[in-house]
Amino acid sequence: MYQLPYFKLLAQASGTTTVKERYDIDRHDQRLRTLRLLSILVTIFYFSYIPVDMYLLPDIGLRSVLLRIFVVGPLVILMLYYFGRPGPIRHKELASIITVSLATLIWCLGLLGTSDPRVLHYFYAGLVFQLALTIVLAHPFEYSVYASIFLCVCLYTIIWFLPGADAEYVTNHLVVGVPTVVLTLMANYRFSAESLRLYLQRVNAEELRAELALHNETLDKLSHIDPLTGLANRRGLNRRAASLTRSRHVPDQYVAVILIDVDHFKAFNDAYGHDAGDDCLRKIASALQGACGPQDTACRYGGEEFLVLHADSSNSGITGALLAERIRETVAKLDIAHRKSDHGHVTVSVGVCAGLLEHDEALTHLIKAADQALYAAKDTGRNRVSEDQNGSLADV
Ligand SMILES: Nc1nc2c(ncn2[C@@H]2O[C@H](COP(=O)(O)OP(=O)(O)OP(=O)(O)O)[C@@H](O)[C@H]2O)c(=O)[nH]1
Repeated sequence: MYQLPYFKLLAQASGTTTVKERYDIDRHDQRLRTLRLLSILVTIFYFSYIPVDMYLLPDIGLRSVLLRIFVVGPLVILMLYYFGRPGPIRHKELASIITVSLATLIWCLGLLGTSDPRVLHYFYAGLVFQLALTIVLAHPFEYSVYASIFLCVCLYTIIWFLPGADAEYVTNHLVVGVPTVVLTLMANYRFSAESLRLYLQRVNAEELRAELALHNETLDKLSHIDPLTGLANRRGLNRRAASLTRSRHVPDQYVAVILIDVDHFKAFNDAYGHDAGDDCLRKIASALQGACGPQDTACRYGGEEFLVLHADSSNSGITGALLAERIRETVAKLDIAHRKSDHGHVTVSVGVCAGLLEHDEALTHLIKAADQALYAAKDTGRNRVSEDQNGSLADV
C-alpha cells in the first residue's frame, strides 16, 4: 500500500531502533521548549478573547468567563505541569492537542447558551482552533489529522444547535472550513516532513564527521609510525622532542640521543636476502623497545639506523651511555646469525650524545653530535658504543 514519504522515513530502522524513536528521543528537549512556548502563547491568545465574548454575546459573557478561567485554566496548568514531568515528547504533544480540543469543545458548549443570532458570525472563530493545532503548534502530522477530525466533528455537530443555523449557513461555513482544514493539514505535513528531513540530514552529517575524525586519527597515527618495525618514524620523533621541549613540568629537559646502526647490513642482505634483512630489522626494533624505559622514544631513523631519545625525567640514574651499552648487548644477545661478521652474529654500533632540549633546533645538534660518535664507533671496529662529550669523543 502507498505510504507517504514522511511515514516511510519514520518507520526506517536506525541502529537498533526506528528513526521515529530516535527522532523523538534526540529532539525531545528542543521540541519541548517550542511546545511550551507556543502553548503559552496560544493560551494567552485564547484568554484574550474573553472581552470579545462579552462584547459580541453579552448573554453568555459570564458563562464564557467562568468556563475559560475555571475549566480551561486548570487544564492548561495541568498540561504545563505534565510538560515538566519525564516522559516521551509525543505524550506531551498529545497532551497539548487534547487541551486544545477540549478548549474548543468547551467554547462550543459555552456558545450553545446564547440566543443572539450574531453567534453564527462568531462561530467562524472555531476555525482558529484548527490553525492553532496544525500551523502554530505544528504537531506531528498524524496527531494533527486525528485532532482535525475531532475538531470538525465537534464544530459541525454543535453548529446545528446554534440559533438561526440552517443547511445554507452550514454549507457556507463548510466552504470556508473545508479548505482551511485541508490546507492547514497540507502545511502541517510539510512542516513535519521538512523537520524530520533536516533532523536526518544533521544525524548523517554528524555520523560522517565522527567517521572522518576516526579516519584522521588513524591517518595521524600511521603518519608517525614506521610500517616495517612499528616504531616511531622521524615525524614521531620530532613530535616527542617537541613535547619534551615544551614540557612545563621539566623546563630544561636533559636528554640523550642514541644513534644505532646495524653493522655490515649490506653484507647481511647480500648473504641472506632482503626479506631476512627486514626480519632482522624487526627483531632489532623489538629488542630496542625492550631495552628502553617508558620515558624513552625508540624510532627508526633511516634504513638500518635507529634512534633512541632517552629522557630520564624520573631520575632513574640510567644515563644515555648506560642505555646505549644495554642496547648494544641486547642486540648481540639476539644472536642473529651473520656469517659475514667477525662475531658470527648481527651487531650494532652506537653513538651517544647528551644535552639540553632547550629549543627546537637542539635535537638537530644532538643528532649531529651522536652521528659523529657513531662514525667513531664504526671507525674503531664496530660493535661498540662511542660517546660525544662536549665535542670530544670517548669509548664507553
Ligand atoms: N632488508 C632491508 N635492507 C635495508 C632496508 N633499509 C636499508 N637497507 C639496506 O641496508 C644497507 C645499508 O648498507 P650500508 O649503508 O652500506 O651500511 P652497512 O652495510 O651496514 O655497513 P656499515 O654501516 O659500515 O657497517 C643497504 O644495503 C640497504 O639496502 C630495509 O628496510 N630492509
